[in-house]
Amino acid sequence: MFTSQRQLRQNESPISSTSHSSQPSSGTPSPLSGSPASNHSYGRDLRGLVGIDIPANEAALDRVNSSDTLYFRPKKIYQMEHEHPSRSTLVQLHNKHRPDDTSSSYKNANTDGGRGGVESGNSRGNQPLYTMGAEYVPDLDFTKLVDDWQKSSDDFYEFRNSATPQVEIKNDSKGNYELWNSPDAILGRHQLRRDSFSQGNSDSLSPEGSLLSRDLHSNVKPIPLPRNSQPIFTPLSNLEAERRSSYTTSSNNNSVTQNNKFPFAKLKYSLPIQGSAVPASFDSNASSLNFLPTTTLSTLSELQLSPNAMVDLIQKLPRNFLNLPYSQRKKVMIEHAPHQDYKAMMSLVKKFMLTSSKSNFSLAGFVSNAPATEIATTNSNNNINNTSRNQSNNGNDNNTNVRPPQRSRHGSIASQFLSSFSPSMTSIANMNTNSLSGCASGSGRPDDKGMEILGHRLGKIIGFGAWGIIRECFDIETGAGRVIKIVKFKGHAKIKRQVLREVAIWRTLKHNRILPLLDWRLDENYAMYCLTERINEGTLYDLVISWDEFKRSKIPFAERCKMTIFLILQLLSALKYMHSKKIVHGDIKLENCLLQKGHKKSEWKVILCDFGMSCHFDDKHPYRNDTTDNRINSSKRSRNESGEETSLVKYPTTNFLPDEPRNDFDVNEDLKYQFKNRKYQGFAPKKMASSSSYSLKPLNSPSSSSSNLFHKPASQPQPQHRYPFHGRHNTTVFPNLGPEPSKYIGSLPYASPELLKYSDTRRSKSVDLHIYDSPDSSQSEISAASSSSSNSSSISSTGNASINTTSDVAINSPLDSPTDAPYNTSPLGPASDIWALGVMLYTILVGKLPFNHEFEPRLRSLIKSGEFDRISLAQVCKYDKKRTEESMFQGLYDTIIGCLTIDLDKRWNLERIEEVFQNEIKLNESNYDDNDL
Ligand SMILES: Nc1ncnc2c1ncn2[C@@H]1O[C@H](COP(=O)(O)OP(=O)(O)OP(=O)(O)O)[C@@H](O)[C@H]1O
Repeated sequence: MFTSQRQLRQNESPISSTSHSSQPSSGTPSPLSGSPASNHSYGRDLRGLVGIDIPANEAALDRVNSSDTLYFRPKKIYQMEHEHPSRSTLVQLHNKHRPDDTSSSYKNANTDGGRGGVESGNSRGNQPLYTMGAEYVPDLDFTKLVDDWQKSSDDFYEFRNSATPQVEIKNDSKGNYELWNSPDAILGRHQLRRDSFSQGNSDSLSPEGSLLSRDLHSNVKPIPLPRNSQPIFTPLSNLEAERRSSYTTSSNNNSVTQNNKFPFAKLKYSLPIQGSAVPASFDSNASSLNFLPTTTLSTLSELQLSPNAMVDLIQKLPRNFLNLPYSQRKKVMIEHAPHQDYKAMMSLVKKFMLTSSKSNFSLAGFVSNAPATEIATTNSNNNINNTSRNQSNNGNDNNTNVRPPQRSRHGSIASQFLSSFSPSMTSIANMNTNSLSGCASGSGRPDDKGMEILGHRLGKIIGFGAWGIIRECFDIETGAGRVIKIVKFKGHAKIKRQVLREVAIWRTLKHNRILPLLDWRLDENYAMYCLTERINEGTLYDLVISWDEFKRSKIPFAERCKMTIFLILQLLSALKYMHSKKIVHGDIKLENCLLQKGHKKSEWKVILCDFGMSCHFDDKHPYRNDTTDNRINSSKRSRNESGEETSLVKYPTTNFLPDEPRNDFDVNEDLKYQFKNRKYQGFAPKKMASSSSYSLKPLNSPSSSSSNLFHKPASQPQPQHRYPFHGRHNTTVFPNLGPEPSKYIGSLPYASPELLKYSDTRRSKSVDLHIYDSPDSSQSEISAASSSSSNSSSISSTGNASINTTSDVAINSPLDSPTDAPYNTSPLGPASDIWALGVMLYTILVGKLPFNHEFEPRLRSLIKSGEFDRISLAQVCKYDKKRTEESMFQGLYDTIIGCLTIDLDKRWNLERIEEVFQNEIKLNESNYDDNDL
């Protein structure tokens, strides 16, 4: 249903986009700009468009009469098309307007020359529609229709906001939050007027009687565009989808997270949900990217509203608030919160009220403290009770009236609101003002705000990942701000195993461009807590969004290229280090590269995080994907064969000693030097090395270059580190984690062809054997990705345009790429990281993913074919043969092509990339003044 509506939005967006000039361009054609389909498409069976097979034997008329909500073809139009003798001539038979058609709105429409791009009418609107040169619907006055629509847009805007919100989209122009309505809400509230077509008592199809009435069209909003016309966020792979849903179900005692996260996970193509972080500052770059508050907490954060203030507000609201018409609710809200964004506030209040009914709080708390059973049985005619039932129905919750008795003690909606956050919201709220003064009550969950873990007091949630939540925290002794990643696995062995794997690897990584694992604690039956440093300025994803797509690039191409090289060189250093330790990251993507900004760009630092997909490989078995490593499993051994510390007791390394300047490897100085001081040298690429030959020496090994990345802001107390940091969790036992052979794909758009091919092989084997891989089976991957893929296309109507589809890749032949040789062992290795790096580089430069398609099997095929839009990339890199070579970033361009090479033997390796980048710096040195970096 959702997919269908999205498709409809696409089809109908012409009208919307022309009428809302303030809306960002959706890339859809204007309604009348030579698009016969702008009328005709309304009469099409949309099932075909949305990928639903239409049975060949289904009679057209049957489909017309079908109650399938996907099908909007009006019977009358259908009859006209088929019965009208001259339909095919496209000649308008009559263009009469009844007197009552000449409404005021009609006049308005024509006095401004057919605003919104409608050019079909003279001053009376009598200009024949055939001037459009298009197929038309007889008697349809399109001008009037559009004008009516425009006139009603205010109503619509109100209506949209009054219906049940499904997705919240930040309005780019206003910076406010708008609400997408659920299709059901739209259809329910504004009934499609099919009846008017069957009445047969009108010769003309007036706009009100037409299927093209404003009720249908005005209820669709132009395709939402956050900033880019193409989403660059990462859709979920099967594993991520599984992790998300598993996490959701396992964290059922975190109502805030649970109730909000799962629905969004389902809409993953439409929302940038991966690792979305609540920005530290509201005016930061990052904040503009978080246009979707995925939780009530984040909405509160966006509104800069404390939970207590929200409670106050709820207490002031009339008890029948939800039952009031939208305009009254708006009025009440503005009255009580004049300085707040009333839409966001209303959404928040409504969200809570609906959620509370789902979570057995019940709105009955408005009127009575009596037990719910009592209310349900004795007060059936009570309005409020009806409200409760309605809310219950809205939430598909049949158990609303079976509240646990203890909940009845929460007599007010306000107290319910508090309860929905944590048992001790007051102290938590106070904690926001004084991070060290907060103190949770003893009844809280161990991961609640205000609780103490690993010597730190938990603060607010600042980010979400597929696995868990990221909370800020404060060192109880020093006040130093840090972050704890909490992965709850309660009852889910798979998730527990996965997070153990993550920690087993993460703890061994000590590099100044890798997020350090300072400490961790395993709560055997509940969660893993990972203490790490806080990086404040979002991720590379945020940065790329702020730069925008290359066609509207907010920074000059040259600077974009230069910054890309500067930032990615840092990532290269981290990756080289990991690969030298025979560890593949497995989930390289923009969202996993944290950004620490300095005063100058030359101080920016990229920190690699998220090792949930990381695994070991070695040269003998380069594609071995497991962490079955006895060295890890034995916490008693302090060193492995290569002398590296693996013991928990020995951890942490001194690599992150913040107070020893001599240990600080300053990558900025390093790069500055490279940019400024090196003389031009002709670049002669070294012989291409095979990607499998990884005998790398760590660039910044801990012994040679410790780091001071995490200087605290002056306002924060400087931490006084204790070493070992805590040292109390050396008893953690990492079991034999074993390989997880079907779970190699971190993020699909970043997945390399060899990984996809391997997954195809496994899929076909599974099918052959009639064995599916369980929840992460490719089937679920497909359905999960496909179900939301239409959202991707809705966001990006130009998605396909970015793909050089010279070869139309067959979507039904998974092994149709040049890499068709079957894989029997996982190909996950350094080369896959490098492919992902290529995807990342491309996305940073162009502002769009190189491989992107709404239909997941096709996306897979595109990746496997290696086809992507090189022209856009060339434009950014100034790869223009007419220009002088010195002014281009041809090396950067070549690097991306080299990374995105299907042939593993030809794909570039990290050393070569680094070499070329260094050379690019030299080549382009003369183009910049000293302030560029
Ligand atoms: N140390 C940190 N400082 C600030 N923000 C952080 C930090 N670590 C993580 N975040 C934020 O939280 C998000 C999720 O973190 P992380 O990627 O570690 O979780 P995850 O569950 O493994 O996510 P996923 O697997 O979806 O990428 C990050 O994208 C980032 O926005």
